Amino acid sequence: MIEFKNVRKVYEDGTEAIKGIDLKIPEGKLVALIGPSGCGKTTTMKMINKLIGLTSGTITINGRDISEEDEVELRRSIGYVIQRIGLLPHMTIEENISLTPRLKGWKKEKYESRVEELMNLVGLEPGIYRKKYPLELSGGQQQRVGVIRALAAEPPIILMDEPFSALDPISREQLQDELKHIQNSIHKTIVFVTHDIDEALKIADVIAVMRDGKIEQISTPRELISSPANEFVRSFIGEHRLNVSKKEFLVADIMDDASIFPEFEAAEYETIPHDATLSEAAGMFVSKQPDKLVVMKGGSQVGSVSRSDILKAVASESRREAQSQ
Ligand SMILES: Nc1ncnc2c1ncn2[C@@H]1O[C@H](COP(=O)(O)OP(=O)(O)OP(=O)(O)O)[C@@H](O)[C@H]1O
Repeated sequence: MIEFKNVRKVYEDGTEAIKGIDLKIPEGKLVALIGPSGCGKTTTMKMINKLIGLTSGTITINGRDISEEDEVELRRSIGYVIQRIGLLPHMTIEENISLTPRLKGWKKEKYESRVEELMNLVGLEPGIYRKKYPLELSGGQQQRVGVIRALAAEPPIILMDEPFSALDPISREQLQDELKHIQNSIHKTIVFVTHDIDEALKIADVIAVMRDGKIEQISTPRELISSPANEFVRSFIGEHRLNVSKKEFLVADIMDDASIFPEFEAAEYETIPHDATLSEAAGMFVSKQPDKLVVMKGGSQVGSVSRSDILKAVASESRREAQSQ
């Protein structure tokens, strides 16, 4: 567990970037730090691996104060992925991925098999890509290498700073899915900075919403949607809604008269009973985590909708209900 206690950061020019935050990041969870530009997400994250020092307060990892840890050792024990991942251009993909394991003195056999395992995990065929150089890969492929490079030495903690934001929407969605898949199988503690509420809702176990150097709310995606702590959080979620009228229509359909074809009973689809209430529907989406819902009406498919869109539509429906009461 990573724990912040009353942490403040004042930069040398006097900017008070972090204004006394308390934050507990449980082991094995993916926690998203989200908020508008300049609210302090990156500063918060970089204090964990001491890329940025704190002005006051403490950060502990499993009870040990990081101020007493050696910086180099600390950074080797924490994976780090950034936007436009800094792969070393003169090293092959294999050399890039195995960098930290080699620095840690792993035997060749061990790191080679680790590289192969990780490349397979994100769909990069080792036989084709291991000897290539970063510039011979697409942006999405390079970012995959960045993610698995951070995983290579099996760090218990991984920090990710907007790792997918430079990618096209398709690669981005794929990598979000892959990260979720990886996280479901290896349960690392991941701190993920994003300003994209859709991304946070899709991948995070816990979301911390930040504003102006403070944390406004820490909760599960479901709680965030159903019980925003204040107007700021509510509008932050709301501002990022897409195409809500269509989704509201689809949700209304689900509540009204929806059935799912039996052949869609594969894991990625989920059925919602006709008589489910809005909050039950939201609960099912969060607990079962289907990637997609197929909405049926009168025996034909009227659409399909992603988990985060459903959650947002449910939230806006709940708000409308609350306003009309
Ligand atoms: N090296 C620095 N010196 C002075 N001020 C800084 C420095 N780095 C960041 N800041 C300021 O600290 C505040 C928080 O910055 P930070 O980069 O943590 O925000 P962020 O939420 O990650 O923003 P973004 O989403 O735009 O990346 C901002 O007001 C920023 O201008």
